[in-house]
Parts: sequence; structure tokens; C-alpha cells
Amino acid sequence: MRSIDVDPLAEALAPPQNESPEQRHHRVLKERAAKKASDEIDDQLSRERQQAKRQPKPVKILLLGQSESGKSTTLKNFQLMCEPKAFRAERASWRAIVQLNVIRSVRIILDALTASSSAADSPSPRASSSSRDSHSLRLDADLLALRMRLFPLLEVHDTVMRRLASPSDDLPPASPSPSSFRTPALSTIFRRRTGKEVTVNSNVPWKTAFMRDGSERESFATQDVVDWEDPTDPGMVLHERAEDLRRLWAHPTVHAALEHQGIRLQESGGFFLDEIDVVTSQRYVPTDDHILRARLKTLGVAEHRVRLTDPNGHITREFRIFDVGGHRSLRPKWVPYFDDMNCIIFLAPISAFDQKLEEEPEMSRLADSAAIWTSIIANKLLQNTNIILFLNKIDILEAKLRSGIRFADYVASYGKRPNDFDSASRYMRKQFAAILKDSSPIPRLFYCHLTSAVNMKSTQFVLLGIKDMLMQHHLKQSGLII
Ligand SMILES: Nc1nc2c(ncn2[C@@H]2O[C@H](COP(=O)(O)OP(=O)(O)OP(=O)(O)O)[C@@H](O)[C@H]2O)c(=O)[nH]1
Ligand SMILES: [Mg+2]
Repeated sequence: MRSIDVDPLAEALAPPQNESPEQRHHRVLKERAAKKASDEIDDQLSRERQQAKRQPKPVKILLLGQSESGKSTTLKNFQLMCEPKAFRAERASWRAIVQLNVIRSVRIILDALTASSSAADSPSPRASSSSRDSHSLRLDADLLALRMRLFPLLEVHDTVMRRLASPSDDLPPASPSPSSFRTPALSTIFRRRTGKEVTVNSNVPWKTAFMRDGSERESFATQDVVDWEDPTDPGMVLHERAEDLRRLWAHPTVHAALEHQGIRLQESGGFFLDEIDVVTSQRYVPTDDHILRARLKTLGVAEHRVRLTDPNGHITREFRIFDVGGHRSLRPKWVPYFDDMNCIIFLAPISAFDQKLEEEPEMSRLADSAAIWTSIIANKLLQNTNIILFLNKIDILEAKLRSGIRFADYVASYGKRPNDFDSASRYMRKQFAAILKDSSPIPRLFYCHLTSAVNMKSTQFVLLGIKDMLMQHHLKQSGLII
């Protein structure tokens, strides 16, 4: 037999041989029902395709700016504004980040104490010439004991980080119970930890790491989101050490050591020591405000979809927000996203005028922000893209200037202008506007907002305006309104 004589498909589909009339009747009925179901699915798909064609395409927003400028915080505001329920359902994961932030603050303090006390102990002539200052940083017995008791927290940090990095992996079975933490050798601790920030790769589904299984959960609105029975929950250790944490943060030598090292912990992201009672309380669940202030450094580029729905729950519009990592080494990853965006929100943290860039200690953070702004504005790929500037962290700027830090000491061109918030912010606004005017390939409007991304109310007011503007703009582009 030639192969062409055999049709395996026809053979498979052919009715069984010796089929009785009754069997035939059943088969035909079954086939008719299957065809009806299949036609219905096809119709449904076709209706959805038509609907998708009629609906405007998703609005795409790219968040840009240096590390710690407030990109991820702006994204959180957007999510809270548009999908509050879904966002709040992730509180268990943000709780873990707040806890890691607390532990990081403790680590910075312990490092500062160690550095300052070794400087005080140093027999160098410089140390002895400033002996009064050095003496004040000698650690008393109380502080030494506190330090010993708080070291186990650093172990908790590692456990949580491992879990966030690979939420689906099983943790090592021998995770010690909170009360049985041993204190490792100090040398090991300091070799292993050097002030690294909490980072989780955007591609890892870290938010599932601390969320209770959905099938067990009864609501998103209560404490149900946290698995309170979890033996590896860092909350128990933090609760146990709450009094130590309180005493550490209240200790004058701690503040002297931080000042000695030029560290202003209160201004940095993820600072919760002023609320230690709340964040270490039993059954602590972060508020919206805590979630906005929790610091988690972004690695890579993460796409977030935010859907707007009408009162009937139908999706009316989709926003795709791209949150990038702002560290210098991550900036080359921004470029592939440039040609397809409806809007860029560029964040410049203007409170950072007196700080240096972590990745290049000679570079001022304000100069770095201005340099990225210039290159974004000048980029031909982006010449038709709406760009909105957020001069962010105005709350910190205001507090800094009020505390007496002089803007002109860091920005010489500021000259003799008054050292107050209005003058300094107006000056920076003018400088960024001038860059836009000089560097843009074609003339464009300057959209600028003074923001504090941790202030939910004011940020959401700004975002609401941007959302409406983009929707109007987008509908016009899609030809749906004139
Ligand atoms: N006080 C204050 N804190 C802010 C403001 N905006 C952001 N923060 C905090 O600053 C920290 C850094 O903000 P992020 O949003 O993580 O910064 P980012 O730009 O995403 O940084 P990368 O992910 O490293 O690129 C977080 O702890 C925020 O809560 C602000 O306007 N005021
Ligand atoms: Mg980020």
C-alpha cells in the first residue's frame, strides 16, 4: 500500500465500524453538542477581539530617575489609587520589607558604633588630639550588652532575604526558633554585612513569599493576610527585642556615633525607628503610610498593570507602568522601553542636594539627576513623548533647609538667595525648565510638580490629574474623541 492511500486523520475521525443505529444517534447528538460549544467559544473570542479593538490601547507610563528618587513609591501611589484592594492584599509582603528595613537601620547603627568606638580606641595621634570627642563615643556596658542582644536580628535578616529571593524554595529545615538564636562571632557578622540595601529582583514573585495561601484566606481587609502561625516569621523576634530596640534608638551615644559618621538615618528610605512600638507590636500589619515608606530597591525593569473599572466592575482602561532600577549599572536597561511610551514621569529627589551618589562618591546627587534629565530630554526617541517632572522629596528638603543646612554651600550658583524652601525649590524648577528648553530636539511643554511621594493624598491628587490628561490625550490619538 502506498502511503498516500492511508489518511490517519480521516481514519481517526471516522465513525466506528459496525455502529448500531442507536450508537449512531448518540454519537451525532454528542458531536452536535460539541460543535455548539465550540461555536460559542469562537463567538465569545470574536466578541472579545472586537471589544479589544474598540477599546483604547493600554496607556504606558515609564518611571525614570536615579536610585532612591521615589519611582517605586510613585508606582505604589498609583496602585493604591486605582486598585486599592489588590494592593492592600499584599500587605503581608510589605510587612516583611518594613521588618527588613528596621533590621537594616539597626545594622547601620551597630556599624557606626563599631567604627566610632574603634576610632576612639585607636592610639593614633589624631585620635588623641580630639580626645574629648573620642571619649564621648566609648561604648558603655549598657550599650555593649544591647549590641550583643541585637546581633541575632542580623541572622533574621538573612533568613528573610533568602525567602524573598526564592519564595517557592523550601527554607532550610533547621531555621532556629526565635528565642533560640545564637549570637555569632562579631568578626563573621561584620565580614558578611556591609550596609547592603534590601533588593529583590523584579522578576522574582517575591510578593507571594509572605502571603497566606489564598484558599485559606477569608478577607483582604483584616489581619488575615499574614500567616501568624509561621515559625520563621521575623515579627516574633522583633517583638521580643522591642525594648532593646527602643533603648538603642534612645541612647545618646548612638546619635553621636551616627553624627560622627555623617549618617542621617531619619532622612533615608525605610526609616521606622521612631515608630518602633508600632512596627514591633504583636500582629503588626503595615498601614498604607508604612507601605509607602518601606524601602525596597528595584533591580531590572518591572511592568505593572493597573486596571480601571466602571461601577459594574468592567475594565474600562488599562495602565501599564514600568518601574526601573535607578542605580547607574541598571540605566542601560531603560533604553529598550523608550520607543513605545505614552508618558515618562521623571523623578528628581531635590532634597539630595547635599548628598553624593552612592555608586560614584565624587558625584553630587543633584548633578546626577540634572545629567539624566538632560539626556532624557535630548533623546530623539523620546521627542514626542510627554515628560512630566516630579521634583520629589520636598518634605525632606523643607526640613533640611529649616535645620540650617545651606543650599548655597552645595550649589554655588544659588548665590545669596534666601535659604528657604520656596526660593530653593523655585530655583531648581527654573534650572530643570532651562535644561528642557535648551536640550529638547523639538519645543515641548514643561510639566512639573513639587511632590512628596510618601504623602498619599497630595501625590494621588497629582497622579489623578496626570491619569485624566493621559486618558484624554490617548483617546484623541485613538480617534475616539475629537
Ligand atoms: N520622606 C520622603 N521619602 C520618600 C519620598 N519619596 C520616596 N521616599 C522614600 O525613599 C525611599 C526610596 O524610594 P523608592 O521609591 O524606593 O526609590 P526608587 O526611585 O524606586 O529607587 P530604585 O528602586 O533604587 O531605583 C523609600 O523608602 C521611599 O519611601 C518623599 O517624597 N519623601
Ligand atoms: Mg524602585
